[in-house]
Amino acid sequence: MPAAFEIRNLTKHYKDVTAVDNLSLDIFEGECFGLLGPNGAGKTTLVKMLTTTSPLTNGTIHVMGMDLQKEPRQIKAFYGVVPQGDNLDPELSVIENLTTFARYFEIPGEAAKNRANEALSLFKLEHKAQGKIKNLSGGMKRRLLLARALINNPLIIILDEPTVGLDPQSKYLVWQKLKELKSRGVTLLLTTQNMDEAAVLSDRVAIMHQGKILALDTPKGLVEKHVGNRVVEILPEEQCRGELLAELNKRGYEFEEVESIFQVFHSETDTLCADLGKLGFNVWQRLGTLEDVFIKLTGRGLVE
Ligand SMILES: Nc1ncnc2c1ncn2[C@@H]1O[C@H](COP(=O)(O)OP(=O)(O)OP(=O)(O)O)[C@@H](O)[C@H]1O
Repeated sequence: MPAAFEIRNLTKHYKDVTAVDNLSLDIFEGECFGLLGPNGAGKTTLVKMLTTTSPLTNGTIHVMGMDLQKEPRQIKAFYGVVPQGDNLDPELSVIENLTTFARYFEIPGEAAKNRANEALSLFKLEHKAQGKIKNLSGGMKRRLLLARALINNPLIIILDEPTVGLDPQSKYLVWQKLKELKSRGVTLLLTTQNMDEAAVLSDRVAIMHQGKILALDTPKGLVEKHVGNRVVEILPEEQCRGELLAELNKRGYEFEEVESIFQVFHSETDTLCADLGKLGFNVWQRLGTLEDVFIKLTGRGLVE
């Protein structure tokens, strides 16, 4: 599959901070690629370099085969960008925010109006077209940023935390629209802290930490590899903790204790549950999740 992004040995230093550290990555055309990482992992910095708003310290980025440092203007025409913050123009109405944006892409007036109306209706904002930005709720502003990103019919959409702060209804609307765009062949790159979002939308996910990619695979592949499809959990009585530890160590399973609950990864789950149940332990099993993988790889401590 051809690469939408070819990132090689990419590094970004801010004075003494290395935000992105010699990172190489291919993102394929037509896929939805999810970038996960704790605060400060370097996700926004990576997105800023990809969107040409922050210069690279080292390395190269090719987008649809073009060198980003040589042809930034052409590359920007491929993009729809949904930034983390709200950079809407408060002086303009909702629809004017879109039609003015269309001018950067030299889309003629009538076509711009049509596209703006289409994008507004896609994100259920048509009734606000003439309204002021200051009268929009936070969720509406985010939806407007998404609508604005579609104005140039982009081949690639880059979204930095697209659904943060949205209520569940708006979040599902956004997910549904992103899936529709993907089915039309648009390449999506999203950063998120929302594990469900990453699992639901992404074909592949990279887990980023301290400027590097720690793991990269399909959501299912990451779960299978790092924690197993099912995780066994045990909540032992305090006096039985030692017995449980001995039992788990004897079986050689990988486990972690989280607030008195033992989580066991990559085990023969049915056998383990039955055996521990017979010994009188309070034991159950659940599906392994991307969140388990994330915590396992990036740790429980606050990183910042
Ligand atoms: N303009 C800047 N000047 C100096 N340091 C910066 C700047 N922007 C980011 N950093 C630092 O670079 C590192 C990566 O930050 P970045 O914002 O890229 O992480 P992130 O993964 O997007 O985090 P978050 O999820 O909190 O947005 C952090 O240590 C951050 O403090």
